[in-house]
Amino acid sequence: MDWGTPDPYRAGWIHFTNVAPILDSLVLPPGVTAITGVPTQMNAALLSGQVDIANISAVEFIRNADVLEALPDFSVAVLGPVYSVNLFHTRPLEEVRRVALTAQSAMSVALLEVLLRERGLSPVLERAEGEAETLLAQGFDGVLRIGDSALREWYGVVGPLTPETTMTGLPHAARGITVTDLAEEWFRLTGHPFTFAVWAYRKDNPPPPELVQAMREARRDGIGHLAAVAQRHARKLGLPERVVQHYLWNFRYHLEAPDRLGLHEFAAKAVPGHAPLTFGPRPGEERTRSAAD
Ligand SMILES: C=C(O[C@@H]1C=C(C(=O)O)C=C[C@H]1O)C(=O)O
Repeated sequence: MDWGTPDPYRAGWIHFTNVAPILDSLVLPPGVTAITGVPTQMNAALLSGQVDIANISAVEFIRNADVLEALPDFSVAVLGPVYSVNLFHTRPLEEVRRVALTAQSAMSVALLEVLLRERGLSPVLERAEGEAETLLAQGFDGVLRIGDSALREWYGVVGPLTPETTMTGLPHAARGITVTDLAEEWFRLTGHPFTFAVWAYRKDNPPPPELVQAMREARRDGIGHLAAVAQRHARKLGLPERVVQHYLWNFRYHLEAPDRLGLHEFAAKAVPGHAPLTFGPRPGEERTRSAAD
């Protein structure tokens, strides 16, 4: 055994475009490694111990609040529409009977269940992957999609954006397809932001302060250069820069008081009886553990 080399601290990143302002310019400190994957993969990786920290679906943090803690100042949250957590449907919501769910997402499924329950609706929910329009043509009358592909498919339905239109002025229905934005529905229901992801770790294994510091610096850099981040990702996504820029500046990345309020409200509705949610020390109050411990 080599006593001189400590085990690396392993990060698992959900690297959707919405976390680009935090992750794109992140320089991992020595002794930290990272893998990437979709939300359900990273949720599982954290819970199984394959990684030590991950930006996981907030609902998994809530469900496992007895063993997990979250960074106090990092979130993927929005107040109002998010544009990338979408239910595509061909009938009014009240008449939707069969919904295709993506296996990539834990959060959006839990949110959809809360929103349907609040409206007294109970369509059949089934796992099925593929493009929303293809699934709608195959007999589903609702399709839930998240992340970059959901953003692209949303724009495919409501776009194109002309110089005169703004993101907020865009229609939510076209060609017989309605796009219900789940975060906007949550806002209508509660008046609060919706927190999709937090950066969680096991309580007995907090991240080295150097990693958290590097994440804060990366976020400051990303938000400070949002136009450049948007430009890069617009090319990758095949979407107009204005759309991606609006998509990104709409996020709330600091888990502020309103985002926590939304998180607690969702926790009460989706996981009644959950353990208290705990958060790590605030900036400047870090424990004195170093990457080399
Ligand atoms: C808003 C989004 O947030 C993501 C959605 C998640 C989920 O659905 O489980 C998990 C992490 C978030 O970063 C999105 O990807 O569209």
